[in-house]
Amino acid sequence: MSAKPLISHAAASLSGQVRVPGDKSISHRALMFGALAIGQSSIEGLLEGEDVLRTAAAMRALGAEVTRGGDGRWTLFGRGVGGLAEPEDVLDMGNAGTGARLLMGLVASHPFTSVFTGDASLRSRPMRRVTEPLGRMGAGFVGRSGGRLPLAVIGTASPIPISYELPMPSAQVKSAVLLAGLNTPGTTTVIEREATRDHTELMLRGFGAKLTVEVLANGARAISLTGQPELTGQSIKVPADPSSAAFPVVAALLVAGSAITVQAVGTNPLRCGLYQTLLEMGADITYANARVEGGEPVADLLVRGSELKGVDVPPERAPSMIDEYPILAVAAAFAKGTTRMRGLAELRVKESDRLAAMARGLEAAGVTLEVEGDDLIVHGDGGLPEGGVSVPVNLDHRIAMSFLVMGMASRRPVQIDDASAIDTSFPGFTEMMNGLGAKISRVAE
Ligand SMILES: O=C(O)C1=C[C@@H](OP(=O)(O)O)[C@@H](O)[C@H](O)C1
Ligand SMILES: C=C(OP(=O)(O)O)C(=O)O
Repeated sequence: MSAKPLISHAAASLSGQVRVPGDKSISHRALMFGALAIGQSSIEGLLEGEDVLRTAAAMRALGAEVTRGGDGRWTLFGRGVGGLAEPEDVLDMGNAGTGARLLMGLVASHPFTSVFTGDASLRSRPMRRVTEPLGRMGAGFVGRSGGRLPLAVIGTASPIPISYELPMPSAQVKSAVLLAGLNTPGTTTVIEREATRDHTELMLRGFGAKLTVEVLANGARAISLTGQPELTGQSIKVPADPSSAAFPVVAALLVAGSAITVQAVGTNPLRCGLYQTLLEMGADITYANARVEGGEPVADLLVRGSELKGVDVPPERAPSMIDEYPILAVAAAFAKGTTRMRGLAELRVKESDRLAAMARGLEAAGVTLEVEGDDLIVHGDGGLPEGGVSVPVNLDHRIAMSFLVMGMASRRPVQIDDASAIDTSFPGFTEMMNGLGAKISRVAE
């Protein structure tokens, strides 16, 4: 596939109403749980991005019936817990860490072998964080050095329930262990010191699993799942993704005179760290029509151009905004004063090393910053950054979108070398942003 360079010029102001695509985390899980349930599940508002489409294809390869109706509604007929079938071919998860890690958990407690691969980005990401606990449950793994993909999962016929304390705050690792626990007799427990997104817990309960959450004396959460439940097909409505909404929201804050509405954004508190931080920076964001849609809290966000000030973002907030640091770093470059983003080690093992990518790109665009260990410290003077750079994206959708947003308000345009990764999480991003008044266009190669 040939690269798709894009350039983003300064916009006059942004206005209008948009609804960003469905939540990626919830979409992956809806497909996986629908494939395990007895009977029919239907999903409205599924994110039809590359990452999620790979999960849909994998669930088909594992024997579930997965179809998309003409109205955009997806229907599944599941196989029952423990009923997945050995896939005939390699499962290619593309760019998706969530798809790969959760599915490795799911198949680990099935008595067959499956092989996972992905694109160059996914093949470089660490998988030992899931193979280690899944190995304790009885599964075997044959992978490349460092436990990287391509990797074969040798599922076990007699899985062992474990109690596992997460060594890092990761909803993917938590979910991989719980999903392996689904087809494991007895109780599987995951202990997390810092709360991470809880979509697995909420949705598994919705499908009928018995799952309890206990807060321990030290404040950690122990999540216990009773194995081999009967899951029943559900109707799921996927809220708009707060991680995708972050891009139009920050764009509107940075482009003076903007006023936009982003509709039905998921407001799960474990996903809201960016919005809390932006409010602390002085952002003009109003939550309107707060309501519950399909079991998830949502609200319409009314956003106006704002003068931002630098803030200190504490490390314990990281799990609730882990995917939003790239766009927050852009906002920090326009703020007056210093923004300290602390405790970002996990940013280094995403689709790319996002800490390094942001530091390099912002510095090249004339922003003053420091990286101290795993902290990113951005010094803004309240003026507009210079811009005028071309940034390598390295298959990372959030780096691509963050720098296009930067170009909307910088003195000189900002270019990215390849926009194709954006489709993994936010198909239609460029068209939606241009509909609001952005000026993003193709660059002749
Ligand atoms: O569970 C999930 O859906 C996700 C968890 C996070 O990853 P980690 O678990 O690695 O923090 C996040 O970065 C990813 O985009 C989605
Ligand atoms: C880290 C991300 O996704 P994943 O781990 O699923 O590739 C992301 O979407 O920013």
